[in-house]
Order: sequence, then structure tokens, then C-alpha cells
Amino acid sequence: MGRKFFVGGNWKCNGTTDQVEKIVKTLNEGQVPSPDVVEVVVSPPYVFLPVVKSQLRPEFQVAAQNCWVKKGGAFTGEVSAEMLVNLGVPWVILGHSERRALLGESNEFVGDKVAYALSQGLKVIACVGETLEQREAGSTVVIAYEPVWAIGTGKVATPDQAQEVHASLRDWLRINVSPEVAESTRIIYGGSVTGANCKELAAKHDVDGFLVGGASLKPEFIDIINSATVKTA
Ligand SMILES: O=C(CO)COP(=O)(O)O
Repeated sequence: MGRKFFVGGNWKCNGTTDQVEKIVKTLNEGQVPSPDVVEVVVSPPYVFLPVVKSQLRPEFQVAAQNCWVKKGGAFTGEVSAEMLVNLGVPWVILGHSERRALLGESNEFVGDKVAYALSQGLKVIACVGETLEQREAGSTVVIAYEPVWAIGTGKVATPDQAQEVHASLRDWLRINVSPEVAESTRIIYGGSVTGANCKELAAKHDVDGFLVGGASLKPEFIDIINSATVKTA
């Protein structure tokens, strides 16, 4: 079995209760391939996680956009990995470039977060820019390659550019971790993915899915989920 196609929707800091209701309705009514073909994970802001989780079709999962680096306690404003587990939130996005750039999260800090979240049983979408900082064998990690210049700019990487970086990330895993981990880890692309450009990207051998920002708030997210069929065609 190959790697299952993965489509993540990162809503970032967007949404009102009305908008969230609309997006969930669109997701619930969308015609998409079976969960055997594509794994869909949407990531609303923390405050909307419980309502989205309870209303979303059961084959779609939710992710938090961040969590605290260690066990909870006196850390005002933070949300711990334990809380996410307690709420039944299975996934967390860590190390997004917006957090690195705007909040100063370092490679080391992100690496510590990844290790702690995995130790608590969360599945991690670890975001990298041009280099790979952190990996953990034996747990579920999806690596999101998100070139900073492509995020929110409308300037998508070409399929060849994405393939080249994904292949080199996989080589890095092969050499530094193991051939098995390299073969089984999903490496997904993020940065100006749309309904119009997703199929060409999905056709590339080492592109195992997407982490979608702006378009994950729109009905075209359903088209992006459907690009999974490119792999089975
Ligand atoms: O940062 C992203 C997903 O995490 C990508 O954002 P856009 O799809 O809006 O470019």
C-alpha cells in the first residue's frame, strides 16, 4: 500500500460562528472520495474546535493549529497537548511559518513541541520551510513543505519545484531515519493551493497531499480533496 493522500485545511485566524457553520455545511455536503483514498483534516481556531468536531461528517478529522511545548500549568493563554487529547482532537499543526516569523518560534522550540505532542499521542503536521528540523520515528507525522514565498501570495510552486523539494526531504528521511520511514511518511505541499492548480501538483510522485490555507475556507476545498483521485487513476 502506498501513502494515503492527505488534505489539510488550515483556517488560520479566520471565522465567525456563522462562517464556521457555512464551511462545515459545505464540507458535509461535498462529494469526496472514500476515506480509504484520502484523509481530510481541518484546522479551525481553538475556540471552534469542539463545535466543528461535533458537527463535521465523521470521516473528516480536526487539528489544532498549535499547542504548548510541555505539560500544562501556569502558562497564560496557552493550550496544552493534554487538553487536545482530552477533547478528542487527534491532530495538531506545529511550526507553521507564520508562528515562526510572527511569534519567533525557533527550530528547537518547534522540535520540542513536536516531541512533546507525539509523546502525548497526538498526530503531528510538522511544517518546514526549506529545511527539515525534526522527525520522530514510530509516530504519525505528516511533513508539510510550505515555501514562505508561496503562502498567501497566489504564487504557487510549480509541480516540478514541489517534487524536487519533496524528493529531497524523502531522501533526508531515508538517510537519517530509515528507508521504511521515508517510504511511509506523507510529505504534503502548502502555499497558494487552489482548486485550479491542485491536480497537477497531486500528480507528482512525492506530493502526498496538501495543507491549504485560503482555499480551505471556500467550496473549492472539495475540489482539492478530490484531487486525491489523481493518485488512483
Ligand atoms: O499556510 C498555508 C497553509 O498552512 C498556505 O496558505 P495559502 O493556501 O493561503 O497560501
